[in-house]
Amino acid sequence: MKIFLTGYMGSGKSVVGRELAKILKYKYVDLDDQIELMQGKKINTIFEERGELYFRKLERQILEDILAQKDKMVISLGGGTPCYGDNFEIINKQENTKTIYLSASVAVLTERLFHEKLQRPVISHLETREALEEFIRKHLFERAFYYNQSEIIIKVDELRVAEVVTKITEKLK
Ligand SMILES: Nc1ncnc2c1ncn2[C@@H]1O[C@H](COP(=O)(O)OP(=O)(O)O)[C@@H](O)[C@H]1O
Ligand SMILES: O=C(O)C1=C[C@@H](OP(=O)(O)O)[C@@H](O)[C@H](O)C1
Ligand SMILES: [Mg+2]
Repeated sequence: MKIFLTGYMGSGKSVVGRELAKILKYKYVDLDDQIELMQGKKINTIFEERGELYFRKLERQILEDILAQKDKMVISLGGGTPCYGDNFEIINKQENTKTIYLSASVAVLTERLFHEKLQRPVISHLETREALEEFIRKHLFERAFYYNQSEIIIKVDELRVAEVVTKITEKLK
């Protein structure tokens, strides 16, 4: 089985994915890490040098590579992955996949991302907490349409990472 984690930046896809893979003894892939590895460059640098569209093409390529593999895997997608082109459709078309939306509130996302926005080119220009919150509110509203197409939805605001992992393993039974 391939388990795909979806959700907005800061929802915990990367940290939860890594722990979930350990517990399930599945291979772990973070789509952003794969892109950085393949390009030998940070996501920030790719955005700066080549722009977002180029990044989205790389993201799509890596997604296709992952889908072609046979291993049992946990895959942490990027926050934008399910929202571009037919990325979500090609995931859902494959047999034996599960999509899981880590759903976090605007307040929680703002709090987490304010300290980590410099690693994320989509939000790094937003200087104040208020500007970041306003951006997330609108952006999440647009993107939630895609995230909500995931088969399992976990509300993560009140949960620690280990608790999110436990919830997922329970829902997978
Ligand atoms: N359930 C949680 N409780 C507390 N902090 C969390 C939780 N999930 C993620 N975080 C923290 O939020 C930040 C973003 O997590 P990350 O896994 O990088 O998110 P994503 O990959 O979805 O952008 C990290 O600092 C991470 O440690
Ligand atoms: O939401 C987005 O458009 C993005 C999310 C990032 O991943 P995380 O969701 O893991 O932060 C990364 O793919 C890139 O910076 C773009
Ligand atoms: Mg991530």
